[in-house]
Amino acid sequence: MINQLTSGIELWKWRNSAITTALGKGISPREVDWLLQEIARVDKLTLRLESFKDYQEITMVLSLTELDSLWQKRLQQRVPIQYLAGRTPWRKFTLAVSDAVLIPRPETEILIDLVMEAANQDLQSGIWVDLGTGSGAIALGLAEVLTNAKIYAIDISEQALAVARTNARNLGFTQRVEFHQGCWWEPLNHLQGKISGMVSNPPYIPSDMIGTLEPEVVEHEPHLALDGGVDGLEAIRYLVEVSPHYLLPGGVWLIEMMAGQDEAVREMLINNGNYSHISIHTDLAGIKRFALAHLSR
Ligand SMILES: C[S@@+](CC[C@H](N)C(=O)[O-])C[C@H]1O[C@@H](n2cnc3c(N)ncnc32)[C@H](O)[C@@H]1O
Repeated sequence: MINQLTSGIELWKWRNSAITTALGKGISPREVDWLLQEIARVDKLTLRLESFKDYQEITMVLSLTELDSLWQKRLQQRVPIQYLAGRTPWRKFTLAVSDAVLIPRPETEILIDLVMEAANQDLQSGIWVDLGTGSGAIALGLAEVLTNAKIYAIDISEQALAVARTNARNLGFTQRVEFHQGCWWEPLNHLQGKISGMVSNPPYIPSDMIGTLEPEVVEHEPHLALDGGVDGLEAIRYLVEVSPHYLLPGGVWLIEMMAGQDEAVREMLINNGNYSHISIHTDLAGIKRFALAHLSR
């Protein structure tokens, strides 16, 4: 990485002008500081105190011109800031991301806490599965909290798996997390009846709704990660139907879903007849976003 020098006053001027343009485009001005921290490696305190304004020289990993051209991409092409930085914070991790993967969202972190509440000691040390792993966030989150578990992470996208494998390597989880390319449960045919828990954040947005999402999502995030078919429930329906073949009796079935899907998902789980202890959980905003069940014993 080549260090670039800029003067404090130049950077201060750039930051002020970037904040003004952000506000004009309805983008949070906090993104400017995030970019400066993540890409230009200017530390938080220096930014907060604006003390950098008086510095003769500031060392950055990018020149001011390069920084500005990234910012223009954010403004003009609405590229999400996490793709520009090539990484995002998620739980305790910094995860690499590219436009081959969905940017892992803060609410998805709740899945890991729900696993810890739902799984007893025996289940916690068994085999766990993250179906539709994307960046690997859930699989790596599981590996972090389930210290004796073996984790299988599946995605249909080979490009997404390349990002997930990089994250597993960077975080030191390659021994316990195995990645496989394929359609949902398919690569795990040999593990039928042996799985302690399945966690998934599947695509759940109805196809018709995708065009209405903000440009950052619709123009930059992979549609494979978003499109849940006509009613948004295609993948979830499959996961309800097929998972009983794979889970151990008492095994955990846990998914993230879209606001408003909770009743349909609860009904699917009840009608299937193989699940018990069905519960719906909310995100930090109080919206019903997670469905949890156990395979009946
Ligand atoms: C909503 S994203 C979730 C990514 C990641 N788990 C997260 O929470 O940030 C859904 C993921 O499912 C994957 N996917 C879509 N269809 C699939 C299929 N038939 N089999 C396996 N994975 C699939 C997509 O490639 C995408 O990575």
